[in-house]
Amino acid sequence: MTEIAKGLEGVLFTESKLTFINGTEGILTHLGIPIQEWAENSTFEELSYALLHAKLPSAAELAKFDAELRANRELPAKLVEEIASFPANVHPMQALRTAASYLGLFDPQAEETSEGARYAISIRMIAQFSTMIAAIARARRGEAIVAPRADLTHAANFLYMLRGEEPTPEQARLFDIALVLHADHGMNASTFTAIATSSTLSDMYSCMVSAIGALKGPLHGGANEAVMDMLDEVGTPDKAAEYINGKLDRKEKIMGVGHRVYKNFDPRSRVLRDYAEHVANQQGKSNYYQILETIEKTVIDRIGSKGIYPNVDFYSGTVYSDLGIPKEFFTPIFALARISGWCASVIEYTRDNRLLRPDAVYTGATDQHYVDLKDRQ
Ligand SMILES: CC(=O)SCCNC(=O)CCNC(=O)[C@H](O)C(C)(C)COP(=O)(O)OP(=O)(O)OC[C@H]1O[C@@H](n2cnc3c(N)ncnc32)[C@H](O)[C@@H]1OP(=O)(O)O
Ligand SMILES: O=C([O-])CC(=O)C(=O)O
Repeated sequence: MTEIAKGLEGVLFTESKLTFINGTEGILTHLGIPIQEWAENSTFEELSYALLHAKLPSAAELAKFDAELRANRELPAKLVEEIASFPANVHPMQALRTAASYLGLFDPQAEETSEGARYAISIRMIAQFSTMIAAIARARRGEAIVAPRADLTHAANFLYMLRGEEPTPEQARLFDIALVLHADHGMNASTFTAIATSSTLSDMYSCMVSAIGALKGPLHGGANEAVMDMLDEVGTPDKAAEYINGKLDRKEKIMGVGHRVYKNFDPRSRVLRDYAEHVANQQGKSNYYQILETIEKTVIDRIGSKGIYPNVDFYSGTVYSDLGIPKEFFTPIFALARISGWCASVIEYTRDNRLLRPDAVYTGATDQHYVDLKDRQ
Protein backbone atom coordinates (compact mmCIF):
# COMPACT_ATOMS: atom_id res chain seq x y z
CA MET A 1 0.00 0.00 0.00
CA THR A 2 1.22 3.53 -0.81
CA GLU A 3 2.35 5.40 2.32
CA ILE A 4 1.05 8.95 2.60
CA ALA A 5 3.12 11.46 4.64
CA LYS A 6 0.09 13.43 5.92
CA GLY A 7 1.18 16.98 6.66
CA LEU A 8 4.52 16.09 4.99
CA GLU A 9 5.55 14.87 8.44
CA GLY A 10 9.18 13.74 8.47
CA VAL A 11 9.63 14.41 4.75
CA LEU A 12 13.12 15.74 3.94
CA PHE A 13 12.97 17.90 0.81
CA THR A 14 16.15 20.00 0.99
CA GLU A 15 19.37 20.66 2.90
CA SER A 16 19.96 23.74 5.05
CA LYS A 17 22.91 25.15 6.99
CA LEU A 18 20.80 27.59 9.01
CA THR A 19 18.72 25.88 11.68
CA PHE A 20 18.86 22.53 13.44
CA ILE A 21 16.08 21.18 15.65
CA ASN A 22 16.08 18.05 17.78
CA GLY A 23 12.47 17.81 18.87
CA THR A 24 12.98 14.92 21.26
CA GLU A 25 15.64 16.68 23.29
CA GLY A 26 14.31 20.22 22.89
CA ILE A 27 17.37 21.51 21.04
CA LEU A 28 17.31 24.45 18.62
CA THR A 29 20.46 25.89 17.08
CA HIS A 30 21.18 28.50 14.40
CA LEU A 31 24.55 27.91 12.68
CA GLY A 32 25.17 25.29 15.39
CA ILE A 33 24.83 27.86 18.22
CA PRO A 34 22.10 27.12 20.83
CA ILE A 35 19.09 29.45 20.81
CA GLN A 36 19.69 30.25 24.49
CA GLU A 37 23.12 31.72 23.59
CA TRP A 38 21.62 33.76 20.76
CA ALA A 39 18.97 35.11 23.14
CA GLU A 40 21.47 35.94 25.85
CA ASN A 41 24.25 37.48 23.78
CA SER A 42 23.02 38.53 20.37
CA THR A 43 20.62 40.93 18.69
CA PHE A 44 17.99 40.60 16.00
CA GLU A 45 20.27 42.50 13.60
CA GLU A 46 23.16 40.08 14.19
CA LEU A 47 21.02 36.96 13.86
CA SER A 48 19.47 38.32 10.66
CA TYR A 49 22.95 38.81 9.21
CA ALA A 50 23.98 35.33 10.37
CA LEU A 51 20.95 33.73 8.70
CA LEU A 52 21.32 35.65 5.45
CA HIS A 53 25.06 34.91 5.19
CA ALA A 54 25.19 31.57 7.05
CA LYS A 55 28.04 32.94 9.18
CA LEU A 56 28.60 35.17 12.19
CA PRO A 57 29.50 38.72 11.10
CA SER A 58 32.74 40.47 12.03
CA ALA A 59 32.24 43.75 13.92
CA ALA A 60 32.70 45.72 10.67
CA GLU A 61 30.27 43.49 8.74
CA LEU A 62 27.64 43.84 11.46
CA ALA A 63 28.07 47.63 11.62
CA LYS A 64 27.61 47.87 7.83
CA PHE A 65 24.55 45.59 7.88
CA ASP A 66 23.00 47.51 10.77
CA ALA A 67 23.62 50.82 8.96
CA GLU A 68 21.89 49.41 5.85
CA LEU A 69 18.86 48.39 7.89
CA ARG A 70 18.67 51.81 9.56
CA ALA A 71 18.97 53.56 6.19
CA ASN A 72 16.06 51.56 4.74
CA ARG A 73 13.40 52.07 7.42
CA GLU A 74 11.35 54.75 5.69
CA LEU A 75 8.29 53.66 3.71
CA PRO A 76 7.24 55.22 0.39
CA ALA A 77 4.93 58.18 1.24
CA LYS A 78 2.15 56.67 -0.90
CA LEU A 79 2.22 53.48 1.19
CA VAL A 80 1.99 55.47 4.44
CA GLU A 81 -1.06 57.26 3.01
CA GLU A 82 -2.56 53.94 1.96
CA ILE A 83 -2.01 52.38 5.41
CA ALA A 84 -3.64 55.41 7.03
CA SER A 85 -6.75 54.75 4.96
CA PHE A 86 -7.04 50.97 5.58
CA PRO A 87 -10.38 50.05 7.20
CA ALA A 88 -9.82 50.09 10.97
CA ASN A 89 -11.68 46.84 11.60
CA VAL A 90 -9.54 44.52 9.44
CA HIS A 91 -7.17 42.16 11.20
CA PRO A 92 -3.60 43.56 11.20
CA MET A 93 -2.35 40.41 9.44
CA GLN A 94 -4.68 41.22 6.54
CA ALA A 95 -3.34 44.76 6.57
CA LEU A 96 0.26 43.53 6.68
CA ARG A 97 -0.33 41.11 3.80
CA THR A 98 -1.74 43.96 1.72
CA ALA A 99 0.93 46.47 2.75
CA ALA A 100 3.76 44.02 2.00
CA SER A 101 2.35 43.44 -1.47
CA TYR A 102 1.87 47.18 -1.99
CA LEU A 103 5.46 47.86 -0.89
CA GLY A 104 6.68 45.76 -3.81
CA LEU A 105 5.04 48.18 -6.26
CA PHE A 106 7.59 50.83 -5.26
CA ASP A 107 10.68 48.62 -5.41
CA PRO A 108 12.46 48.96 -8.77
CA GLN A 109 14.12 45.58 -8.12
CA ALA A 110 10.88 43.79 -7.24
CA GLU A 111 10.87 41.60 -10.34
CA GLU A 112 14.55 40.67 -10.11
CA THR A 113 15.33 37.17 -8.90
CA SER A 114 19.13 37.07 -8.91
CA GLU A 115 20.71 36.28 -5.53
CA GLY A 116 22.04 39.86 -5.31
CA ALA A 117 18.58 41.31 -5.88
CA ARG A 118 16.96 38.88 -3.43
CA TYR A 119 19.53 39.94 -0.80
CA ALA A 120 19.04 43.68 -1.40
CA ILE A 121 15.25 43.25 -1.21
CA SER A 122 15.64 41.22 2.00
CA ILE A 123 17.44 44.10 3.72
CA ARG A 124 14.70 46.49 2.69
CA MET A 125 11.92 44.17 3.78
CA ILE A 126 13.52 43.38 7.16
CA ALA A 127 13.82 47.12 7.78
CA GLN A 128 10.40 48.08 6.41
CA PHE A 129 8.25 45.33 7.93
CA SER A 130 8.85 47.00 11.27
CA THR A 131 7.76 50.41 9.97
CA MET A 132 4.69 48.94 8.23
CA ILE A 133 3.50 47.06 11.32
CA ALA A 134 3.93 50.08 13.61
CA ALA A 135 2.13 52.28 11.05
CA ILE A 136 -0.74 49.77 10.79
CA ALA A 137 -1.07 49.78 14.60
CA ARG A 138 -1.13 53.57 14.86
CA ALA A 139 -3.56 53.99 11.97
CA ARG A 140 -5.85 51.35 13.46
CA ARG A 141 -6.06 53.37 16.68
CA GLY A 142 -6.67 56.56 14.72
CA GLU A 143 -3.28 57.95 15.79
CA ALA A 144 -0.75 59.80 13.63
CA ILE A 145 1.81 57.49 12.05
CA VAL A 146 5.26 57.92 13.62
CA ALA A 147 8.26 58.04 11.26
CA PRO A 148 11.19 55.72 12.02
CA ARG A 149 14.36 56.96 13.71
CA ALA A 150 17.79 55.90 12.52
CA ASP A 151 19.48 56.38 15.89
CA LEU A 152 17.63 53.50 17.58
CA THR A 153 18.14 49.73 17.37
CA HIS A 154 15.66 47.69 15.33
CA ALA A 155 13.77 46.64 18.49
CA ALA A 156 13.83 50.06 20.17
CA ASN A 157 12.76 51.81 16.96
CA PHE A 158 9.76 49.50 16.55
CA LEU A 159 8.53 50.18 20.10
CA TYR A 160 9.18 53.89 19.58
CA MET A 161 7.12 53.97 16.35
CA LEU A 162 4.36 51.88 17.92
CA ARG A 163 3.99 53.87 21.13
CA GLY A 164 5.25 57.29 20.06
CA GLU A 165 7.77 57.34 22.88
CA GLU A 166 11.15 55.71 23.39
CA PRO A 167 11.13 52.44 25.34
CA THR A 168 13.41 51.97 28.32
CA PRO A 169 16.64 50.05 27.54
CA GLU A 170 15.20 47.06 29.45
CA GLN A 171 11.99 47.05 27.37
CA ALA A 172 13.96 47.35 24.13
CA ARG A 173 16.24 44.49 25.14
CA LEU A 174 13.31 42.28 26.12
CA PHE A 175 11.64 42.91 22.76
CA ASP A 176 14.92 42.26 20.95
CA ILE A 177 15.20 38.88 22.68
CA ALA A 178 11.65 38.02 21.57
CA LEU A 179 12.62 38.87 17.97
CA VAL A 180 15.75 36.70 18.22
CA LEU A 181 13.67 33.78 19.52
CA HIS A 182 11.23 34.04 16.58
CA ALA A 183 13.64 34.80 13.71
CA ASP A 184 13.90 31.33 12.21
CA HIS A 185 12.69 27.80 12.77
CA GLY A 186 13.64 25.45 9.96
CA MET A 187 10.94 24.24 7.60
CA ASN A 188 7.90 25.51 9.48
CA ALA A 189 4.71 26.06 7.46
CA SER A 190 5.33 29.74 6.57
CA THR A 191 8.98 29.25 5.58
CA PHE A 192 7.96 26.22 3.54
CA THR A 193 5.28 28.32 1.87
CA ALA A 194 7.81 31.05 1.03
CA ILE A 195 10.10 28.39 -0.44
CA ALA A 196 7.26 26.78 -2.40
CA THR A 197 6.55 30.15 -4.00
CA SER A 198 10.23 30.87 -4.68
CA SER A 199 10.68 27.40 -6.17
CA THR A 200 8.62 28.57 -9.16
CA LEU A 201 11.27 31.35 -9.51
CA SER A 202 8.72 33.90 -8.39
CA ASP A 203 9.79 37.22 -6.83
CA MET A 204 10.62 37.99 -3.18
CA TYR A 205 7.48 40.03 -2.53
CA SER A 206 5.28 37.17 -3.71
CA CYS A 207 7.24 34.80 -1.48
CA MET A 208 6.80 37.01 1.59
CA VAL A 209 3.12 37.68 0.95
CA SER A 210 2.56 33.91 0.68
CA ALA A 211 4.47 33.39 3.93
CA ILE A 212 2.42 36.04 5.78
CA GLY A 213 -0.74 34.19 4.75
CA ALA A 214 0.62 30.90 6.09
CA LEU A 215 1.82 32.43 9.37
CA LYS A 216 -1.58 33.98 10.02
CA GLY A 217 -3.39 30.70 10.75
CA PRO A 218 -4.01 29.69 14.39
CA LEU A 219 -2.17 26.38 14.01
CA HIS A 220 1.00 28.39 13.31
CA GLY A 221 1.84 32.03 14.15
CA GLY A 222 -1.77 32.98 14.84
CA ALA A 223 -1.67 30.86 18.00
CA ASN A 224 -0.03 33.65 20.03
CA GLU A 225 -3.12 35.84 19.70
CA ALA A 226 -5.38 32.85 20.33
CA VAL A 227 -3.51 32.20 23.61
CA MET A 228 -4.28 35.74 24.74
CA ASP A 229 -7.96 35.25 23.82
CA MET A 230 -7.89 32.13 26.00
CA LEU A 231 -6.32 34.04 28.92
CA ASP A 232 -8.97 36.73 28.65
CA GLU A 233 -11.65 34.05 28.59
CA VAL A 234 -10.20 32.32 31.68
CA GLY A 235 -10.06 35.65 33.53
CA THR A 236 -8.40 34.74 36.84
CA PRO A 237 -5.77 32.12 37.82
CA ASP A 238 -8.20 30.17 40.07
CA LYS A 239 -10.41 29.36 37.02
CA ALA A 240 -7.58 28.11 34.78
CA ALA A 241 -7.45 24.41 35.74
CA GLU A 242 -11.22 23.94 35.44
CA TYR A 243 -11.26 25.75 32.09
CA ILE A 244 -8.47 23.56 30.64
CA ASN A 245 -9.89 20.33 32.02
CA GLY A 246 -13.25 21.20 30.48
CA LYS A 247 -11.67 21.84 27.10
CA LEU A 248 -9.69 18.61 27.19
CA ASP A 249 -12.78 16.65 28.28
CA ARG A 250 -14.57 18.06 25.23
CA LYS A 251 -11.53 17.12 23.09
CA GLU A 252 -10.89 20.75 22.18
CA LYS A 253 -7.43 22.03 21.39
CA ILE A 254 -5.50 24.24 23.77
CA MET A 255 -3.75 27.05 21.95
CA GLY A 256 -0.01 27.55 22.40
CA VAL A 257 0.72 23.94 23.26
CA GLY A 258 1.79 21.02 21.07
CA HIS A 259 4.23 21.10 18.18
CA ARG A 260 4.89 19.07 15.07
CA VAL A 261 8.58 18.68 15.93
CA TYR A 262 9.03 19.29 19.68
CA LYS A 263 7.64 16.35 21.56
CA ASN A 264 9.29 17.22 24.85
CA PHE A 265 9.69 20.97 25.22
CA ASP A 266 10.27 23.96 22.99
CA PRO A 267 13.46 25.65 24.24
CA ARG A 268 12.15 29.06 23.14
CA SER A 269 9.14 28.76 25.44
CA ARG A 270 11.48 28.16 28.40
CA VAL A 271 13.39 31.35 27.66
CA LEU A 272 10.14 33.29 27.22
CA ARG A 273 8.70 31.77 30.40
CA ASP A 274 11.66 33.10 32.40
CA TYR A 275 11.17 36.59 30.98
CA ALA A 276 7.40 36.43 31.45
CA GLU A 277 7.97 35.46 35.08
CA HIS A 278 10.47 38.28 35.55
CA VAL A 279 8.04 40.83 34.09
CA ALA A 280 5.12 39.41 36.09
CA ASN A 281 7.08 39.79 39.32
CA GLN A 282 7.36 43.50 38.76
CA GLN A 283 4.76 45.47 40.65
CA GLY A 284 1.39 46.15 39.14
CA LYS A 285 1.66 43.68 36.27
CA SER A 286 -1.08 41.46 34.85
CA ASN A 287 -1.98 38.05 36.24
CA TYR A 288 -1.55 36.44 32.80
CA TYR A 289 1.62 34.69 33.92
CA GLN A 290 -0.13 32.98 36.84
CA ILE A 291 -2.90 31.75 34.53
CA LEU A 292 -0.32 30.40 32.07
CA GLU A 293 1.56 28.61 34.84
CA THR A 294 -1.62 26.76 35.85
CA ILE A 295 -2.50 25.99 32.23
CA GLU A 296 0.99 24.60 31.61
CA LYS A 297 0.78 22.38 34.68
CA THR A 298 -2.72 21.13 33.84
CA VAL A 299 -1.83 20.41 30.20
CA ILE A 300 1.34 18.52 31.12
CA ASP A 301 -0.51 16.49 33.78
CA ARG A 302 -3.31 15.60 31.36
CA ILE A 303 -1.60 15.22 27.95
CA GLY A 304 2.14 15.65 28.52
CA SER A 305 2.43 11.90 27.86
CA LYS A 306 1.36 12.62 24.24
CA GLY A 307 4.30 15.01 23.89
CA ILE A 308 2.18 18.13 24.38
CA TYR A 309 4.12 20.99 25.99
CA PRO A 310 4.06 24.80 25.64
CA ASN A 311 5.41 26.08 22.32
CA VAL A 312 6.90 29.48 21.45
CA ASP A 313 3.42 31.04 21.17
CA PHE A 314 2.47 30.17 24.76
CA TYR A 315 4.40 32.78 26.77
CA SER A 316 5.25 35.35 24.08
CA GLY A 317 1.94 37.19 24.34
CA THR A 318 2.27 37.97 28.03
CA VAL A 319 5.69 39.50 27.36
CA TYR A 320 4.25 41.57 24.49
CA SER A 321 1.21 42.51 26.50
CA ASP A 322 3.36 43.81 29.35
CA LEU A 323 5.25 45.87 26.75
CA GLY A 324 1.94 47.54 25.88
CA ILE A 325 1.43 45.72 22.58
CA PRO A 326 -2.23 44.89 21.72
CA LYS A 327 -2.97 41.22 21.10
CA GLU A 328 -3.99 41.69 17.44
CA PHE A 329 -0.35 42.64 16.84
CA PHE A 330 1.24 39.52 18.29
CA THR A 331 1.18 37.65 14.97
CA PRO A 332 2.39 40.66 12.93
CA ILE A 333 5.30 40.84 15.40
CA PHE A 334 6.02 37.19 14.67
CA ALA A 335 6.25 38.22 11.00
CA LEU A 336 8.47 41.16 11.93
CA ALA A 337 10.97 38.63 13.30
CA ARG A 338 10.41 35.71 10.91
CA ILE A 339 10.96 37.87 7.83
CA SER A 340 14.70 37.22 8.35
CA GLY A 341 14.25 33.47 8.36
CA TRP A 342 11.91 33.59 5.36
CA CYS A 343 14.34 35.67 3.29
CA ALA A 344 17.39 33.64 4.30
CA SER A 345 15.66 30.33 3.58
CA VAL A 346 14.42 31.48 0.18
CA ILE A 347 17.92 32.67 -0.78
CA GLU A 348 19.48 29.42 0.42
CA TYR A 349 16.92 27.20 -1.37
CA THR A 350 17.08 29.15 -4.61
CA ARG A 351 20.83 28.46 -4.98
CA ASP A 352 20.01 24.88 -5.88
CA ASN A 353 16.39 25.38 -6.87
CA ARG A 354 13.98 22.62 -7.74
CA LEU A 355 10.28 23.23 -8.32
CA LEU A 356 8.30 21.96 -5.31
CA ARG A 357 5.58 19.69 -6.52
CA PRO A 358 4.44 16.80 -4.28
CA ASP A 359 1.72 14.38 -5.25
CA ALA A 360 -1.56 12.99 -3.92
CA VAL A 361 -2.90 9.47 -4.04
CA TYR A 362 -5.93 9.66 -6.32
CA THR A 363 -9.05 8.26 -4.63
CA GLY A 364 -11.71 9.68 -6.93
CA ALA A 365 -13.94 8.00 -9.50
CA THR A 366 -12.54 6.20 -12.55
CA ASP A 367 -13.98 5.15 -15.92
CA GLN A 368 -16.67 7.84 -15.96
CA HIS A 369 -18.05 9.72 -18.95
CA TYR A 370 -19.35 13.22 -19.34
CA VAL A 371 -23.10 13.46 -18.64
CA ASP A 372 -25.03 16.24 -20.30
CA LEU A 373 -26.44 18.78 -17.81
CA LYS A 374 -30.06 17.96 -18.71
CA ASP A 375 -29.53 14.25 -17.99
CA ARG A 376 -28.09 14.70 -14.48
CA GLN A 377 -30.04 14.01 -11.25
C1 LIG B 1 5.02 28.88 15.95
C2 LIG B 1 4.22 27.66 15.80
O1 LIG B 1 3.72 27.41 14.74
S1 LIG B 1 4.15 26.61 17.11
C3 LIG B 1 2.54 25.87 16.96
C4 LIG B 1 1.45 26.87 17.22
N1 LIG B 1 0.11 26.23 17.18
C5 LIG B 1 -0.64 26.03 18.27
O2 LIG B 1 -0.25 26.34 19.40
C6 LIG B 1 -2.01 25.44 18.04
C7 LIG B 1 -2.29 24.29 18.98
N2 LIG B 1 -1.47 23.12 18.67
C8 LIG B 1 -1.84 22.29 17.63
O3 LIG B 1 -2.86 22.46 16.99
C9 LIG B 1 -0.93 21.11 17.33
O4 LIG B 1 -0.18 20.77 18.45
C10 LIG B 1 0.01 21.39 16.13
C11 LIG B 1 -0.82 21.63 14.87
C12 LIG B 1 0.90 22.59 16.40
C13 LIG B 1 0.92 20.19 15.90
O5 LIG B 1 0.11 19.12 15.71
P1 LIG B 1 0.55 17.69 15.15
O6 LIG B 1 1.99 17.55 14.98
O7 LIG B 1 -0.26 17.44 13.94
O8 LIG B 1 0.16 16.79 16.38
P2 LIG B 1 -1.06 15.80 16.45
O9 LIG B 1 -2.32 16.47 15.98
O10 LIG B 1 -0.64 14.56 15.74
O11 LIG B 1 -1.18 15.58 18.02
C14 LIG B 1 -0.90 14.39 18.71
C15 LIG B 1 -1.93 14.23 19.82
O12 LIG B 1 -1.90 15.37 20.68
C16 LIG B 1 -3.15 16.06 20.66
N3 LIG B 1 -2.88 17.49 20.62
C17 LIG B 1 -1.98 18.13 19.81
N4 LIG B 1 -2.01 19.44 20.03
C18 LIG B 1 -2.93 19.64 20.99
C19 LIG B 1 -3.43 20.80 21.62
N5 LIG B 1 -2.94 22.01 21.31
N6 LIG B 1 -4.39 20.67 22.55
C20 LIG B 1 -4.88 19.45 22.86
N7 LIG B 1 -4.46 18.31 22.29
C21 LIG B 1 -3.50 18.40 21.37
C22 LIG B 1 -3.85 15.60 19.39
O13 LIG B 1 -5.24 15.73 19.50
C23 LIG B 1 -3.38 14.18 19.28
O14 LIG B 1 -4.11 13.41 20.21
P3 LIG B 1 -4.54 11.88 19.86
O15 LIG B 1 -3.26 11.16 19.61
O16 LIG B 1 -5.28 11.44 21.07
O17 LIG B 1 -5.39 11.99 18.62
O1 LIG C 1 8.44 24.88 13.32
C1 LIG C 1 7.19 24.91 13.32
O2 LIG C 1 6.49 24.02 12.81
C2 LIG C 1 6.47 26.01 13.98
C3 LIG C 1 7.33 26.87 14.84
O3 LIG C 1 7.60 26.57 15.98
C4 LIG C 1 7.87 28.09 14.26
O4 LIG C 1 7.67 28.34 13.07
O5 LIG C 1 8.55 28.84 14.99
